[in-house]
Amino acid sequence: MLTANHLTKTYGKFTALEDVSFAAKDGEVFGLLGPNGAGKTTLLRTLATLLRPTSGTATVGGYDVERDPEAVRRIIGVVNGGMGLPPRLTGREVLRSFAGLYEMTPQQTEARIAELDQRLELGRTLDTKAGEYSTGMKQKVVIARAVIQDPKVLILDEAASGLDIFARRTLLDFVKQNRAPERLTLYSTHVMSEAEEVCDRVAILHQGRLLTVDTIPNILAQTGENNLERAFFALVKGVEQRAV
Ligand SMILES: Nc1ncnc2c1ncn2[C@@H]1O[C@H](COP(=O)(O)OP(=O)(O)OP(=O)(O)O)[C@@H](O)[C@H]1O
Repeated sequence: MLTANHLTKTYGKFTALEDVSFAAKDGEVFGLLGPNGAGKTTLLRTLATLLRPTSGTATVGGYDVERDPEAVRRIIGVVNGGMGLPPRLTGREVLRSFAGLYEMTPQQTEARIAELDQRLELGRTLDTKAGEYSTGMKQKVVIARAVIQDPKVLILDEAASGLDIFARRTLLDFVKQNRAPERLTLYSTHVMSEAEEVCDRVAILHQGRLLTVDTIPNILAQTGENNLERAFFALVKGVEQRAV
């Protein structure tokens, strides 16, 4: 379970998130959609304890992100654009060192690496140094690292960006297979087809405000459109026209 309660984040005079409230449930793949600059990254970084809200509160797995950030960090896995890998380490070494942080035994670690090798098709990335990775190889290891301890809450910020169609397919299949009653995935994207494929419910953010939170069929019914991209345009245009 994850909640945002009247979350607001300002950068100086600029309001990046304004009074955002929603709840995502265990078992869901919950999508966060919005155009560039909508506030998706700000929201996900706040939930991941990487940014402090200006006002409002948020909880992840029942823990308050400000009062109990360590507990939140123990149960989340995060993929966001700014994550680097140590160039001299191989994928396997990166995964082992992360598993160590979660106090996984060597046996648990090797079994999990073998499982992720299969599910994310890591292949030769495991024994190649990160400094020699292509974008896709890097992103796969970043994702594997985020899920090494099988986190209860997985936060993916534009995780498919930069991936070719093969790697993207692997990622989307992984997200779907990772769905389980005790796990929650937060999936931010601006690619509507990805959201249509993997998300149970989506929140649409625009200029820091939440326009709607619902299942995709309900959003289509609400807007009278037949695909999410058109529904998204209708919602965003509606707000922009009302603002004029
Ligand atoms: N550190 C910062 N200082 C000032 N403004 C910021 C800062 N970080 C983000 N912003 C602004 O806040 C707004 C929301 O940014 P954010 O990165 O959360 O959006 P986003 O929905 O993730 O967009 P994108 O899809 O382009 O990554 C943008 O207008 C951005 O310029």
